[in-house]
Amino acid sequence: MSVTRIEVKDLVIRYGDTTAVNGVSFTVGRGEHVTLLGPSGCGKTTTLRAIAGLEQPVGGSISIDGQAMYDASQKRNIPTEQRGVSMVFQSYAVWPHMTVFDNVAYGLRVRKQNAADIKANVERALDLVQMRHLADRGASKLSGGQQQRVALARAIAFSPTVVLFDEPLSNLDAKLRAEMRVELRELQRRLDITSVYVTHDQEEALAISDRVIVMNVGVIEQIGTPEQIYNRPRSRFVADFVGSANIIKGKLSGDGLFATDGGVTLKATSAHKPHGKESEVAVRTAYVDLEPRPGDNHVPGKVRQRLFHGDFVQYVIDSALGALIVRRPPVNLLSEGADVTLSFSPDHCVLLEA
Ligand SMILES: Nc1ncnc2c1ncn2[C@@H]1O[C@H](COP(=O)(O)OP(=O)(O)OP(=O)(O)O)[C@@H](O)[C@H]1O
Repeated sequence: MSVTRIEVKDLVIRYGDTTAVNGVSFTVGRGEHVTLLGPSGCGKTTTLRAIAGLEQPVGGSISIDGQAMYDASQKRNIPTEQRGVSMVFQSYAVWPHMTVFDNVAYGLRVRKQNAADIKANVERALDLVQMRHLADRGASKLSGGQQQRVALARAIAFSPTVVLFDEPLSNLDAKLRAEMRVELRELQRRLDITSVYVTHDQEEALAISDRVIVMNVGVIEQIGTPEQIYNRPRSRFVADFVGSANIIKGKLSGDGLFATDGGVTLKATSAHKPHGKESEVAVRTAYVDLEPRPGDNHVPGKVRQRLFHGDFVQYVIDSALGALIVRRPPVNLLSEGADVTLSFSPDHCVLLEA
């Protein structure tokens, strides 16, 4: 287990009558990349800003490397500039009238580093984001992706222990976002930084994180690796918000057995210890086959609709489980009206917490 770098405990933040963050606790290990994921207004940005010291919580504590940065019980609140954290925002906030070099050097000059150190640190940071060849260019003459790289270089130039990212890719077009995700992931591996990243984009969260924290209305719904969150959603909220899933209603009818309202008994699994009140299972649209596989749950069905998306084909299948959405690779296309067998592993039929 890695050494804990950030520990957030029972954090509570209010704006007037609104409780934006309501008892949030998690840890981030040294060198780990954790993403706070959730819909607009769930409290993820507020949590991130509190780690940076930009929000004033009313309860709980935040520590970095074992040092209390905020502690409600001790009335302790260390100012942002003494926390060793750096932030990358959604709006790249590069200064257009300055060169790339000066943008990256800015924070180092504020920290009163000498000229030789500034030069070395700026060049190292620009090398990391592959922008050194553009050091003398005015920042206004850069593309969106390049500006975002400068913002990133600026954030890492003073070797912070923690980098906080607030939706840093959301102003980029879809293709560039996908490229920047790959770059960010690589950069995380190359640098010994710990990062906390905020996004409402579930694909992005899954792609770039060691662990994902799914938030909803000020509380944490689930913490896990991207695979755990995708394969074993605990709640309907997580199953719906991350990836795409069919939700099937019914009730537990025995150990690992789920009797659906449509009269089919399915073998199921769970991320939690079932307590008997579970009334829904989630089945990912990507995990359903349309021909029988040994050991699977099997239910006869008929293709109602086929939508060709290019990278995948989406079918709507009428069955005793209701109308199920199924996504298959775009080969061996089935016609509307075809008889099929819905087939999914008990491992991919996940009981949701009541
Ligand atoms: N400065 C503020 N004054 C009053 N209420 C605020 C303020 N900032 C945030 N809130 C409220 O706190 C809650 C959480 O906001 P927060 O910005 O943390 O959510 P978020 O999950 O990051 O959403 P988004 O993705 O839209 O930024 C919301 O209900 C929001 O309206």
